[in-house]
Amino acid sequence: MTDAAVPAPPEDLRRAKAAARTAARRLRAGLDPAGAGERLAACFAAAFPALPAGAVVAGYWPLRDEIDVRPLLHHVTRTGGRPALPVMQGPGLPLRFRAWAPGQALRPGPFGVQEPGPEAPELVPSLVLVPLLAFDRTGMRLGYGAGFYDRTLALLRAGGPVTAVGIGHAAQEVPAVPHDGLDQPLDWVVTDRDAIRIGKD
Ligand SMILES: Nc1nc2c(c(=O)[nH]1)N(C=O)[C@@H](CNc1ccc(C(=O)N[C@@H](CCC(=O)O)C(=O)O)cc1)CN2
Ligand SMILES: Nc1ncnc2c1ncn2[C@@H]1O[C@H](COP(=O)(O)OP(=O)(O)OP(=O)(O)O)[C@@H](O)[C@H]1O
Repeated sequence: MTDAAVPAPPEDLRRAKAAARTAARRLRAGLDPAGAGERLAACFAAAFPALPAGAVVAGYWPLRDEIDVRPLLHHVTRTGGRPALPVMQGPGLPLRFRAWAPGQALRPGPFGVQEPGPEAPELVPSLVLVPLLAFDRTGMRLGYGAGFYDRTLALLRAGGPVTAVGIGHAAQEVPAVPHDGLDQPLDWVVTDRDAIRIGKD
């Protein structure tokens, strides 16, 4: 969907999301990150013991208090998958993904996010690791509010099957994330404590 065709969300939803973001940021800032990235990688490995050979897995380079997803990306490389990282194209545009391997240099993009340079091949992921501020058991998530992942997952899903895996600390779970029809649901949430398959409880 192009932005021109999409009505702005109602004011009450925007307020509810903003309040939920403030609370989620505060909570996440108080979490202890020690060992969380390794536990996250172990939970992911248990849920996805065998990725198809060469499967492109879109990760992200952790920012601020986000859980460290790098041990998980190393696991993907070791088991024959192909990690990629997001590259922003501009506000209101979906993300694209470029190949990344452990040790490969990155460069600073908008918001201080580290991104692969244009020399890295562009890849289309079949599994997308999605950063989040908060998630709920129905697979709804709260991001930083720019809509990058919602636009990107909508576009990827229009082209074929994609598995969206929310990534965070177990403590980032909330009873219900405020959402509307533009919010793309997660298929899984993997945390430092467990892997939740949405809709399969
Ligand atoms: N690690 C990581 N990489 C990511 C994301 C993410 O959430 N985490 N993204 C997820 O979309 C995309 C980048 N989008 C981002 C959007 C906003 C901010 C951010 O820091 N926003 C500030 C507000 C800055 C401002 O308005 O000037 C903030 O929320 O405090 C960061 C990344 C792709 N890469
Ligand atoms: N598929 C889409 N096409 C156009 N606009 C969209 C789409 N998905 C979301 N948006 C718009 O993006 C804005 C931000 O959405 P939202 O508040 O859900 O962001 P978020 O999920 O927290 O952020 P992100 O997805 O970047 O992590 C909203 O104005 C929303 O209407």
